[in-house]
Amino acid sequence: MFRKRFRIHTYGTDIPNPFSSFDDLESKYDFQPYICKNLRNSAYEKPTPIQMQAIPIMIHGRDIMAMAPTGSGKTLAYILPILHDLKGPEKMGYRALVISPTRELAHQIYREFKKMSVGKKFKVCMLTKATAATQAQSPHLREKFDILISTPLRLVHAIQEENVELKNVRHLILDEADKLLELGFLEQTDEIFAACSNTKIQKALFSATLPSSVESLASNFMKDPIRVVIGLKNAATETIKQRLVYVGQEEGKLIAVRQLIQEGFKPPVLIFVQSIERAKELFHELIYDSINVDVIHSERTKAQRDSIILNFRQGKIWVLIATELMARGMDFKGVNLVINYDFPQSVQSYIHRIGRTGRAGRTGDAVTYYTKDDAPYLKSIVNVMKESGCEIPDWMLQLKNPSKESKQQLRKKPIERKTINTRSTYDIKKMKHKKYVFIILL
Ligand SMILES: Nc1ncnc2c1ncn2[C@@H]1O[C@H](COP(=O)(O)OP(=O)(O)OP(=O)(O)O)[C@@H](O)[C@H]1O
Repeated sequence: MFRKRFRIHTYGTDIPNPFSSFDDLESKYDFQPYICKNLRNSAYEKPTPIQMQAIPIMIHGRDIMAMAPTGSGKTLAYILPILHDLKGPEKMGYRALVISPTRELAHQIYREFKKMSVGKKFKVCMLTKATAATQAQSPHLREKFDILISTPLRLVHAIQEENVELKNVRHLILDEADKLLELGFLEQTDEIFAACSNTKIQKALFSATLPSSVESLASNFMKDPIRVVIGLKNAATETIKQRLVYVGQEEGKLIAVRQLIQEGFKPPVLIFVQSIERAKELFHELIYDSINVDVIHSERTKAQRDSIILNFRQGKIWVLIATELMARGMDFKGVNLVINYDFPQSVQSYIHRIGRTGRAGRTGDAVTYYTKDDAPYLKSIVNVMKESGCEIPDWMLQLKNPSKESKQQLRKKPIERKTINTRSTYDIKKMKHKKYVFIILL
C-alpha cells in the first residue's frame, strides 16, 4: 500500500521495505547524528520516493538499478547510504566510487558529498588533471582518501598510469548509468569495473532513463539486483508543462525565440541545440538582443565553463545556450523554461533536457521547436507527453511512430540544418569591407 501511494515499483527478491521519514534513519537504521543534522540543515523535510526505497536497499548491501524522474533526489539516494556504511575516514584508500558522464555533474556530486559529510572528516576527491598529478607525485596521499568522483576517461587514464588504487572500493555508483553504458563510454566503464577488484563490491545504477537494452546489459555484471522504478518507466517529470511548436523552416526558430523574449520571459532559460557549431551561431545572434546570454559547450575552457555555471546559478546569465553537455544531471534549481531549439535526437535526450526545469517538485515549462524535417520523429515525443498527462491534439496522437531503424539513425547522426544566421550575406560583406578599410586606415 505504501509503495502504491508513492508509485514505487520494485522487481527482484527479498526487497527491503521502504522508509517514510528521515527520523527513521536515526531510529531504525542507526544513522550517525551528523548525517541527520546535515539533512535538517539542508531543509529536506521528507524523503522523496526514490530515497524511501533505494536507501534501505543500499543499506542491505544489495545491487540496485534505480530509475526515477529527473530532479527527484537520486543523488542523495546513494550519498546517504554510502556515508552511513563508510562510518568515518579510515585512511585505507578509496572505498566508494561515483562515475558521472560529465565533469560538471561530477563537480555537483562532489559538492553534495561535501555538504552531507560536514562534521566527519571524510576525504572526498574529485579526480581532475591536478588531483591526479598530486596523487601521482605522492602515492602515500592516495591512502588518505575515502570517496572518489570522476568522469570515465579521467579515471581510466589514472588507472593506466597507476595513479589510483581501486581494490578497496565497495560502493560503485554509475550516475546517469544508461549514458555510461552507451557505446563510446562502455569500454571505459568496463575498464573501471575491472580495476574495482573487491569481490564484495556493491554496484548501483541510477538514471531517469534506463532502456530495457541497458537493463539486460547491466544484469550481466550485477549480482541479484533489485530494480526500482518510480512512476512510469522512461517518463518525463509531471510538473513540467510541455509544448511542441511548429516553426516551418529553420529560420522560424529564431523568430520564435525572439518573439518569446519580446513578449517578456522569466529567466533563467536554457536553450538546447544539437552541436557546438550551432551553439556558437545562436550565441552570435542573441548577443545583440539586449539579454544576458552566454553559451556553454566542450570547446570552452574549463575555467570558462565553471564561471558560466556559477553565473547561471547566481542569475547573472539569463539565457544559457547549451549542447548535450548540460542535458544530464545538472541541478539548476530555478530554471523556468527549457527550449529545445533543435529537436532532440532521442527520447532519452528529450527527457533529460527538459528535466533541467521542474526539479524537486517545482513547476517548469518546456518548448520544443520542430520543422518539416523533424516531423517524422514527432510521435516519439508526443508519446512521452501523453504519458506525462499533457493535453495533446488528436492529429498528433494519430501520427505514426518512427521505425526502430530511423530512430537509431537519428541517434547516430543529427539532422543537417541550415546555419543560424539572420544577417544577410550583403550585410556580412559590408562589415568585412568596413573592417579592411579600418585596418588600412590604422
Ligand atoms: N528529500 C528531499 N527534499 C527536497 N529536496 C530534495 C530532497 N532530496 C534532494 N532534493 C533536491 O532536489 C534537487 C534534485 O536532486 P538531484 O539532482 O539529486 O536529482 P536527480 O534525481 O539526480 O535528477 P537528474 O535525473 O536530473 O540527475 C536538488 O536540488 C536536491 O537538493
